[in-house]
Amino acid sequence: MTTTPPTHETDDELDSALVTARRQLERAAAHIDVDPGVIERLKHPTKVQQVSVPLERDDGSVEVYTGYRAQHDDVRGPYKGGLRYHPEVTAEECTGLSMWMTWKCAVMDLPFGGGKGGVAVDPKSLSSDETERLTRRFAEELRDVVGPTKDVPAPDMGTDAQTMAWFMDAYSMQQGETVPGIVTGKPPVIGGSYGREEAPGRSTAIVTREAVDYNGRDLSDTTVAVQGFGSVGANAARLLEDWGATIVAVSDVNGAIYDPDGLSTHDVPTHEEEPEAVLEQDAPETITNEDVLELDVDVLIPAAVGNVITADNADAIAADIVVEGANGPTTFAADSILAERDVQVIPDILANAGGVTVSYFEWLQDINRRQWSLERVNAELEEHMLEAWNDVRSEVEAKDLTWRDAAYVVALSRIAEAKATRGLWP
Ligand SMILES: NC(=O)C1=CN([C@@H]2O[C@H](COP(=O)(O)OP(=O)(O)OC[C@H]3O[C@@H](n4cnc5c(N)ncnc54)[C@H](OP(=O)(O)O)[C@@H]3O)[C@@H](O)[C@H]2O)C=CC1
Ligand SMILES: O=C(O)CCC(=O)C(=O)O
Repeated sequence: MTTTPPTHETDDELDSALVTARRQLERAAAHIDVDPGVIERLKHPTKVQQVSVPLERDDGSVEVYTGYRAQHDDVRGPYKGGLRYHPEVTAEECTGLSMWMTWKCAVMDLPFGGGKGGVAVDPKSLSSDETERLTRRFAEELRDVVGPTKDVPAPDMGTDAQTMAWFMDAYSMQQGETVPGIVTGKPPVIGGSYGREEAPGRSTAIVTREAVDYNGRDLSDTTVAVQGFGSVGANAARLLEDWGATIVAVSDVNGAIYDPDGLSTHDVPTHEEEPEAVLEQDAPETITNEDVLELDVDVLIPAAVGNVITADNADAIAADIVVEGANGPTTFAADSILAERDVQVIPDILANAGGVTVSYFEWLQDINRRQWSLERVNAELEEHMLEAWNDVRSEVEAKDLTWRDAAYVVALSRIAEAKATRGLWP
């Protein structure tokens, strides 16, 4: 049923997030009547800030790390997106990820644009004190580019609520007043939202449920494999298990545990509870991260790193539905192969958008000095996800598009209309 033009490039050298984001943009633009000048503009970020982040290690030695903040587009509102601590963070990666944030916020119809940043560091190599010093210094270096109505960071891979608390404290000290709205994903005790930590996993679970239902099936008859057992993967796996699905495999960086009869995912420690502990759990079998992707399951959820489904393994993906919990897990070439094979890929910009959606709720709570209950957050998230799902589904059905192209069409229409209305373009 999908009509994406086949493009069978190989992934010999995997594209960066930026190259993939630009190619996806060009492909989707062919399905919508948008000023080509707007598309050209959207291929480029507004600004990419690079900073040096010196850190005094616990042993007294000094290391200098490189940090970035990419700001892609803010026509619909302040730049919004996470901060990642990972050795492979680069300006180019942050820029691609910031483009995806622009589309993600627009698909969800949130009043935000797209940003993303991070530090090129292995967070597992730092003590908690070192991570705090690094974060405070990074916040200091970014002081001129971020702000509660300018650019609002949040957690991503390798960062968490505590990282956001340190960032908020450092920024507040610079400003001479407490500024909760400078970041989202903070602990609730300092203005964070209940449900934010779980939200990208919850939205991944919600769209999985909707995709299964769309295919005329029921979660109780559905097998699922999840790559990555962090904030996104663990919460998605646990919710889907609670809702009746059989989770046959979960993995961390070292590999996966597999039980064809279903795992008890609440008994497996998450990345936050105990990193690299998945393989230590009781299970009939352990398999590799590559094997997880090729398991014969109904739904595959890649929820760890980018570029894991490539031209090399796309033909071996046995799942009927791939739900992208991670950002950018499918290369451009693999996407075309999956589309030709009628594997439905529910894109990252819809699937994991619960994170930024609850960040928006948090931002509203901070501005209004209110705190919503967990029940309210989850109810509003469910409502927003269903609205976005239905908007995207309408484009899939009306134009016979893949789910990714349809999500781009929804996002681009809103962004282009905002640009035309504000008169910023041409
Ligand atoms: N956190 C958020 O709010 C959001 C995150 N995302 C995206 O979701 C993805 C995961 O983020 P998040 O859950 O926050 O990250 P976390 O740091 O919480 O967890 C990452 C998980 O992936 C595992 N992992 C790391 N590298 C690999 C690898 N090469 N192969 C397999 N597993 C690996 C880690 O294992 P180990 O425990 O062994 O280190 C860990 O279980 C990223 O793409 C991120 O951009 C998207 C939306 C929101
Ligand atoms: O909550 C946010 O602001 C952004 C989360 C994020 O970085 C993402 O969705 O990829």
